[in-house]
Amino acid sequence: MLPVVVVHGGAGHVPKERAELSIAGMQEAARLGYAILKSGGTAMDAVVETVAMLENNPAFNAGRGSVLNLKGEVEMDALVMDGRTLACGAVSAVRRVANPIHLARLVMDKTSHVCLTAEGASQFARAMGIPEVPEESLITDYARKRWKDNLHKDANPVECQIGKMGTVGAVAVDVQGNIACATSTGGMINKMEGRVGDTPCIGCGGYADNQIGAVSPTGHGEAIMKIVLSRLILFHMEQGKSPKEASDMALAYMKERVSGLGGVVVVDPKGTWAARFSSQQMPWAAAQQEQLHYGMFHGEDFTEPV
Ligand SMILES: NC(=O)C[C@H](N)C(=O)O
Repeated sequence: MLPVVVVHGGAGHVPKERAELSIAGMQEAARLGYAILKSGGTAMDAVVETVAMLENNPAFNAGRGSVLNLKGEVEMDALVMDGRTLACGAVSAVRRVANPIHLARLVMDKTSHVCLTAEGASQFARAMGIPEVPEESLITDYARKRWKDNLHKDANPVECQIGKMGTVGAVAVDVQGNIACATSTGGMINKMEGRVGDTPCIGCGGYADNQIGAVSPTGHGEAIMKIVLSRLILFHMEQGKSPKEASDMALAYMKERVSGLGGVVVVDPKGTWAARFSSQQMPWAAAQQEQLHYGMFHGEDFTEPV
């Protein structure tokens, strides 16, 4: 059953004209993660590089393609976690970097901290030699249009976002049995400047523990934070539930308790995986035993050779 990698491209509703791009992006990312794992790479390398590929893909709300804050600017959040040591790294409200996930990994590897935010994160990026990119290079026409559409006084940006979320994430188990997760996002449309979502918060926007499994979520960040979604799923798995059962229980709880919609990708140490969501759609893909699985609507699990 090992190795395995599972990726998601955000819970929500994918507009028809973007569906093919989203699925193609998922397949490409899962193939990259699987190739890294098959050549002996670590779960951490696999999740970070798949997420970086998705950050570079303008079809998703992460890196290039991020949604804009109220002022029309890009502020991004990202997190990585290593299930072997529970080492983790995150950045929040970071600006002008192409790959926040690389910066999150550097926070884990090169500092004694777990999360760096805003200007401090940018200073750290400069110190690590990560080039600053022009903000414009991260902004797509689509993101700008959605920002403008949601500036009207009767707009409902949360509703619009539940429409089309697009955060990206990955979980993986490598041939050594090590587990990792990574999540990256531009956040919620027209969020207040400085808003920090679930993504960089350990236990909310991701968690990985070799003894239990790993989760990368997507959805309404404020709801995810209220119920600490990722760790809640792993708690259910510690109590003997499968990744699928644990995900469904936690997503149902989030819907009932705080009216939050979302989705997750999950693995356990044996390589059992799940891609589950309470939103209308969530593009996802998984690669295991030379098979690529993928889907976007409830009940879908298409397969083809990797
Ligand atoms: N698209 C998302 O999944 C949004 C992300 N969870 C956030 O609230 O920042």
